[in-house]
Amino acid sequence: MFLTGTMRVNSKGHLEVGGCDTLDLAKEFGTPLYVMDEEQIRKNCAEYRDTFKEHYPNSQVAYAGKAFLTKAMCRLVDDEGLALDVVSGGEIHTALAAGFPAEKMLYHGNNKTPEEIEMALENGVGRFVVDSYSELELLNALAGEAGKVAGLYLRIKPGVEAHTHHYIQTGQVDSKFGMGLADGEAMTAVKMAAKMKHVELKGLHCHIGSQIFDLKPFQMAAAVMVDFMQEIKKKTGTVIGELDLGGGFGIRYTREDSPYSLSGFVELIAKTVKDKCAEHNYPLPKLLVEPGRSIIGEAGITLYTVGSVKEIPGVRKYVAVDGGMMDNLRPAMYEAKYEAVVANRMNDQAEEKVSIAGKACESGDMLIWDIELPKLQRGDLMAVLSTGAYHYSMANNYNRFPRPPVVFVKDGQADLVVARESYDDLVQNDIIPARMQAPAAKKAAN
Ligand SMILES: Cc1ncc(COP(=O)(O)O)c(C=O)c1O
Ligand SMILES: N[C@@H](CCCC[NH3+])C(=O)O
Repeated sequence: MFLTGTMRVNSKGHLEVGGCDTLDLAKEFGTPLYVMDEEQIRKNCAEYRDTFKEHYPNSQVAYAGKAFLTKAMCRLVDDEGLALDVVSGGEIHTALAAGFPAEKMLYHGNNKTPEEIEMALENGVGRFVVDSYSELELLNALAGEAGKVAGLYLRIKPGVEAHTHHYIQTGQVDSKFGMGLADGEAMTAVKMAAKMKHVELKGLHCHIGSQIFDLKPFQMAAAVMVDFMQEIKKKTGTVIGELDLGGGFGIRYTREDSPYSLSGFVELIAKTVKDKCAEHNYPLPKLLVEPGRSIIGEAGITLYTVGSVKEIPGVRKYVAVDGGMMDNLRPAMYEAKYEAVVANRMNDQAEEKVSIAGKACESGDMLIWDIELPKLQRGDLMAVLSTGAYHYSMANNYNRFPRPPVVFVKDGQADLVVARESYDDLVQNDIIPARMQAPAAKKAAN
């Protein structure tokens, strides 16, 4: 087992996070429950921010909100001096509702709607990361109507293939994201932008994928981007002032994962850009990165209560918990692997191999295949580790299960930052047309 941040085994043999006994958390908030270690999140933000400042003073770390975004998280991110990568009207709305400054938002997405762009322009979102010619034209037109000049980044496909699940690779030529280099698409976009009145080309952006351990693709992408900046300068005279290298740094989900140190990664990126700029005698751009998973991923755990235990002799033992693919889509989408612990019996030895099943109506709803754990029984509290990123943010209501709450824990205090959905929440947007009213409901309405 590996425990990170403030996680530890307390004197009762229980898992503790942020000074809170997980059994108390489960009692107070119920399960399934997302628990986030605030100290660990803040430490990761500070490590990114401070290592960049040390090695590349003109830099900005933007937290990628898609990994986990709530109003409290927006406050934390602002507090820690990070900017924010947003990808939808909903994320912009969340950040604005938390008082996050719009000018520190970078707006991504491969198909922003006119309404979303208008909303972003109206609220003064700082940078629009444009993904295609058609979006460039749309942004210019809408900014013109709004009487504004939009701060523009162009999303470039650096042509680098990162070793990660193919669903989360994005830097390669055959990707729905960004504009190609080799085929001249990106250069054409630069020239188009130069002629437009309502956008100002502030920078370039790339993002090669997510959950990447190998540092080479990051280095290659950084080098390719600076080379492209030099090509732009040569062909058009334009000097690009900002370079955003996206996110993607991998984290530990199981003991087999061994990510490079965060500070080592930051240092390397900073050095690569500096060296490349020196080679071209290019003025150092402002440097940005957009980490999501590596800020929040290992800081989160999900608590579940064990329910049915089913042994198929000679085949497998299934242990079902009270959540599943509704709160963790990653095993079903990417065959993602996890570690789990028995939070109420942390000192017990592993005794048997079991598979942890969710409770959704899908055979594929398995959280963990074949894990060695102490003998589990109904009522045990299980904690799945490293569930801070892309869990709450990808949670869904399949089978009409309400989404779990989220608590932030720190120094023995637990604060609810997202309340548990209720059954009433599930039906609040449902409408029964008048012609379908059940007799009882009709009566009540009269
Ligand atoms: C454009 C962009 N930036 C940043 C991120 C964050 O990536 P990660 O959570 O892997 O750091 C993503 C997600 O992959 C992304 O698409
Ligand atoms: N949701 C994915 C990563 C996608 C990143 C967003 N571009 C995951 O859980 O790993």
